Amino acid sequence: MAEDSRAIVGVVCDRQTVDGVDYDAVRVRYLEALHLTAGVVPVLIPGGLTDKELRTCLLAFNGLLLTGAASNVSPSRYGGPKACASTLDLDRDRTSIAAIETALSLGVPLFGICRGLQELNVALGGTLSSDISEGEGRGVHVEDLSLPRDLQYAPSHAIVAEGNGHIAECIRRLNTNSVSVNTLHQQGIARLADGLAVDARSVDGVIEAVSVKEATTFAAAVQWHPEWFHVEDPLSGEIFRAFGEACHLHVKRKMLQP
Ligand SMILES: N[C@@H](CCC(=O)NCCCC(=O)O)C(=O)O
Repeated sequence: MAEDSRAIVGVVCDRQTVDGVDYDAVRVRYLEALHLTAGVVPVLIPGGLTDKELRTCLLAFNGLLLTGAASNVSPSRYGGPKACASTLDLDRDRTSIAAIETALSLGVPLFGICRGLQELNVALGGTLSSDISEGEGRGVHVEDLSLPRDLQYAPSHAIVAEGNGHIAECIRRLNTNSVSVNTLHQQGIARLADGLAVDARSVDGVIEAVSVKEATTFAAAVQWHPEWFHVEDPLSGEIFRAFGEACHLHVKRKMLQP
């Protein structure tokens, strides 16, 4: 029987403590979007792995997903102001930054969502704003927690595609240059890393999507949450299918290697 050549995609976990017990966890919606729309097999990457062990994982995997999370990237990673420990997830930071560097060096497809976009920017030398609403003319980008979850993840502001990166291409495949996306973040890109190109901005100037300039495969991230309506929303489907195709191409390329 032919080996199942479906791509395996590693998903970096959040470290959470519930009733004094530590968990490594990922929201199911991210895993469903990978499995059902990208058509790949998601596996969880726990915290605490050494860089060498992460490399072993990424040599075996065909893609990397960096999910959103309520926690923030530690400002110590980019020279930002000291933050309250309760808002941080240092295990996640360490694993994500190392996994990003390794995936890019190995040419493993990479997709970041919300916190994942912020991690990608920091991993490549960029900085973050701790509260993007403080910027001149900036709108509100945090979710309304008083709303039901589906309404928190409903489209809420327009973004406009720019450049020729993976996400900009997905937007233009919808025969448009502008779409409405959801928004559930307080932080955002302050200084864009040199190795990143902007794929989309919100109308108030927030960088909403980026692509890695020198990447030879899908290596991109978005500030919004395409996983939530990955079935219903056309752009979400385009992005996850494009990521899945890149992961399956990676499988084929590895099969052809001597
Ligand atoms: N904490 C950062 C990133 C925000 C983010 O990833 N939100 C996702 C919330 C839902 C989830 O946990 O998946 C910021 O505030 O900018």
